[in-house]
Amino acid sequence: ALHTAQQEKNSEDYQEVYNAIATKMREEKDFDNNNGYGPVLVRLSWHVSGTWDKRDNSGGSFGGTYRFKKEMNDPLSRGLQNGFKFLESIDKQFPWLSHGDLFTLGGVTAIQEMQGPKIPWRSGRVDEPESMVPDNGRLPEPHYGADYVRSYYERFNFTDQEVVALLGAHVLGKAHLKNSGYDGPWDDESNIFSNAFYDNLLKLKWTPEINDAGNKQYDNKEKGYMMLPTDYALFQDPKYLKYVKAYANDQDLFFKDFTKVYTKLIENGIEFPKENKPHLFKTLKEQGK
Ligand code: HEM
Ligand SMILES: CC(=O)Cn1cnc2ccccc21
Ligand SMILES: CC(=O)Cn1cnc2ccccc21
Repeated sequence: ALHTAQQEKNSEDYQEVYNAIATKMREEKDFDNNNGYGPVLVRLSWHVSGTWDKRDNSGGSFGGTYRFKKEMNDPLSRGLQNGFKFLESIDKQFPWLSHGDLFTLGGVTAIQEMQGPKIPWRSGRVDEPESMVPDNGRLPEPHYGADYVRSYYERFNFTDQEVVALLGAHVLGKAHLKNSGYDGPWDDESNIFSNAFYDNLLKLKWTPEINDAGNKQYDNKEKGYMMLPTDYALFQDPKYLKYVKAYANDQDLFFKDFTKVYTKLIENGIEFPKENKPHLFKTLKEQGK
């Protein structure tokens, strides 16, 4: 199915939505041990896009189908309901906004408000009916290594460099044992978007341990950080490791490359008419708020 974006509002209208999301993030910054809603909003924007299949252009962010229970209850998305509930009041305040635009704008706002790069965001996704909900099983599992990660992202035509840049988002938030069977003690820096994920991976000592759910994860005792097997794969695989080193040493390069691949991710499968220009949002701080 072809998905053509319908441009209907202008940038000021979307900046208003951005501000409502950003303000609510500030008001509810004590969520999840003071991590706030930023990390789970970013993860939600990735999960609604990660169902895309290039072979038949099914799934992806366009139809906003995460709002239906079959997709929302995907066992690999446990915990994201918190992000959905957070966005419900925004959905009511701006009924003209499609769910696909809401879920992706939530992630863009969160990245920018957590001091991340500016993400040029295009609007015009159109809600699709429940019959269009993709099957569960399209999201990645955390238990495996580099070969699994590489073959998983082949479905998006992402290169090794794009995969490493995208996974830098795991600088945000934490793993919660009851959600995923992995547990990552949070640190106070986990709601600031930076290249620290690569630094941690390269510079800290990682010890494989079996956690309380019986899963192997990599733990650092000194800082109390953790890495999933799929995170650690970026360190183990020499082709990935080259990009891990580049991003650990150059935050600007990371920001540039993350912006490109994250935009690709949330726009996969969508035709944007050339007059449908990206919106560039100001942070609350830049607006003096
Ligand atoms: C190999 C691919 C990936 C795997 C296997 C994976 C797996 C996971 C797992 C198991 C968690 C912990 C969930 C919980 O216990 O609450 C998590 C959290 C998270 N993921 Fe990923 N992920 C992947 C890629 C991505 C991508 C591409 C992004 C964004 C661009 C992303 C953003 C996040 C964020 C922000 C969190 C923290 C959420 C929170 O604090 O509630 N992940 N991921
Ligand atoms: C501090 C740190 O490395 C956090 N971290 C490392 N891997 C992660 C996967 C999901 C969420 C957070 C994650
Ligand atoms: C060819 C290429 O991917 C250019 N490039 C884009 N981002 C990069 C990060 C580390 C090393 C090379 C990088």
